Amino acid sequence: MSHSWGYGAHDGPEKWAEDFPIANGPRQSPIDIVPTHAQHDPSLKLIKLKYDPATAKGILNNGHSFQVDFADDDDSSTLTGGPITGTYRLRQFHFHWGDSDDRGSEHTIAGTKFPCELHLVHWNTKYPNFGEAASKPDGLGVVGVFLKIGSANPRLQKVLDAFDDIKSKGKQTTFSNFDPKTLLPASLEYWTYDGSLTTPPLLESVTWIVLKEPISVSPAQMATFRSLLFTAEGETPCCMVDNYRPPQPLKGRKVRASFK
Ligand SMILES: CC[C@H](C)CCC(=O)Nc1ccc(S(N)(=O)=O)cc1
Ligand SMILES: [Zn+2]
Repeated sequence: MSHSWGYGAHDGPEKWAEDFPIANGPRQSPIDIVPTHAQHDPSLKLIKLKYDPATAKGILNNGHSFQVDFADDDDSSTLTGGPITGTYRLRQFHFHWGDSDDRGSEHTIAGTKFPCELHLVHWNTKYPNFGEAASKPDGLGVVGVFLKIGSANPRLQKVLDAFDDIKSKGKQTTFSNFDPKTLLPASLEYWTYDGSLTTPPLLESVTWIVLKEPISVSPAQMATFRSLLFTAEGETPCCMVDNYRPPQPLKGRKVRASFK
């Protein structure tokens, strides 16, 4: 099966159901989060993120986004607490962004789009590995963080400075000694709901934890995101922009809030 999906008119989100029928499933992501419709759940715990910078391994342009990969062969970098039970290991983080500042996030808040969204992807250690976990209803935990236009974010800079080595699809380089905790906002208050991967294979295995407080990104830093390419070296260059899926039907799901 040569799945060649993307974000263009011919291979984008409106076409994904042709190869991935789960695209029309009951727990698809992202969604529009309507704060007034979210129910405060006092039983929700604080999320606990414990990351060891030494687990950072590399940074890769995978042709859809770029991701920073982490060693996940022990519990050095984990997500616990929040709506999940047990221990989830950090696998990678990546971003989604727009061609202009008026769009780019996957989740929206009462219809408001942000220019960028960070996803920290974790897998449930009750399963033997990421691939196995990705096919289970409680297999993955993804923390989503909105980025809003403001002052330059110095914590992002180390990631952006690696872009010269990963401009085109398939390029990767080492990326070490990085603590993703530095990318988080001051408040860890969140909304949570049961959803899916937001790209093919769109597996319905994700407990989403979307932080309420955004972090900042400057226009110049957004321009750097947009300098990456969807295309491989030697192909006609196509800027990596608008790599986001729009919100999907809630289909009766409840969104809970960790805060009043
Ligand atoms: C078994 C292989 C695995 C499914 C394919 C590789 C992978 O990691 N995909 C992935 C991860 C996270 C998201 S998101 N955007 O955070 O929902 C979307 C897709
Ligand atoms: Zn994502």
